[in-house]
Amino acid sequence: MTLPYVIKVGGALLESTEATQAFLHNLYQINDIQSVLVHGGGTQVASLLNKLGYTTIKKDGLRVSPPEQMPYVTGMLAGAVNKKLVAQANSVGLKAVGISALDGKTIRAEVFDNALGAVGQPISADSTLVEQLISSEWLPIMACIGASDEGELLNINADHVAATLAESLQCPLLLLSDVPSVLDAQKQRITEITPASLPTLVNDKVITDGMLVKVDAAMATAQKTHEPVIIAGWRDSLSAILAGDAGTHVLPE
Ligand SMILES: Nc1ncnc2c1ncn2[C@@H]1O[C@H](COP(=O)(O)OP(=O)(O)O)[C@@H](O)[C@H]1O
Ligand SMILES: CC(=O)N[C@@H](CCC(=O)OP(=O)(O)O)C(=O)O
Repeated sequence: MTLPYVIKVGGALLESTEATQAFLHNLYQINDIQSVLVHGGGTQVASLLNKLGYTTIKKDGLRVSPPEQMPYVTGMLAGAVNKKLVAQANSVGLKAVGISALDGKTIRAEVFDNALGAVGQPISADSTLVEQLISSEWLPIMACIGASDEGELLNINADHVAATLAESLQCPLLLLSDVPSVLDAQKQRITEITPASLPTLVNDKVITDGMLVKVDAAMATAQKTHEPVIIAGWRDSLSAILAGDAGTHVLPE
């Protein structure tokens, strides 16, 4: 099997049917790479929780997830968002199968920090199910709902799921967001981040919130896979991103 790409898209993409359709069509056109699509849905979760009268907050980029909210979080991420993405992928000609991080025991997770409630932290990944789907020419589309060994549902940040899966597959990772790249203090594209350049960007608070979660996950994965991890925008074409003409490369050394 050729190495797949793990591609992660954030919830902001899924707010627009047209943008999602364009991205999936682009993925269909790049038919010389196999991929696993991991998705978030933070925007959609926040909107549902707000409608239900909950106040929802993020701490260091992670959503505080009281256990009583998990049926709604799970329903949105592994239900509505995942199935809509599978339906749209199928409609552009892809052959998609919707799964979650917990299916096939793909991601093993534990509670991240009791103060965050049912937020999960991946411990390890077993990519057997994903590899079987890919070798049968299915496109796995994975929601970021995991579970603890005790069977408690956990809300895992989708960047963490994608990173852990790429480490298990030892394959390239693309984290696609609503911004075109990691931006510097002047809002210009940073083309490369290295272990040497990262601490200043963090200490100077140039990289914050969800981007900090993403860059930290990218750096850890780059070091474990010995491959650059690409952080880019879903508005750019995948071929431009893969050619290095867009996005930020997070380098292991
Ligand atoms: N240096 C930075 N460059 C780009 N985006 C940044 C930076 N620092 C913080 N951000 C914020 O991080 C966001 C991307 O993270 P996040 O919202 O979690 O994305 P996603 O939902 O795609 O995972 C951007 O929309 C931006 O508001
Ligand atoms: C623990 C945690 O923060 N979970 C995320 C899961 C969804 C996600 O990661 O969505 P994006 O990729 O769209 O940001 C959340 O509830 O927002």
